[in-house]
Amino acid sequence: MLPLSAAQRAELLPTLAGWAPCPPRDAVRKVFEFEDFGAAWSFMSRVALAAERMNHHPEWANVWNRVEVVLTTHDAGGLSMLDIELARCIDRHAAQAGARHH
Ligand SMILES: C[C@H](O)[C@H](O)[C@H]1CNC2=NC(N)=NC(=O)C2=N1
Repeated sequence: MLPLSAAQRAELLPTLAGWAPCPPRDAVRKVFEFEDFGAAWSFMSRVALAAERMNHHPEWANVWNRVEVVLTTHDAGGLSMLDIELARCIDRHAAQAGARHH
């Protein structure tokens, strides 16, 4: 998997609402808040299945109703197209689960 080019970054990163750079890593980060732990865990279960199908996995942490997600591609040494696709997929699941983001 190739890292994103400068042109791809300029075009694609601004389309990912709420996803912020995560220096010093070449990664993006977003924090989601749900109604309660059950809603957060349900979201994580759905994203886990999608991530497995993509063979591309989030780095994430859960505390009660809060899920912090970091996306990067180890194989590429930074952001790749897979991170863009996974971020879009995560945003769809978060919207369905009624998440708010920070
Ligand atoms: C061996 C395995 O296919 C690879 O390690 C895959 C799995 N999931 C992955 N997920 C992420 N986020 N980055 C990777 O580089 C990656 N690589």
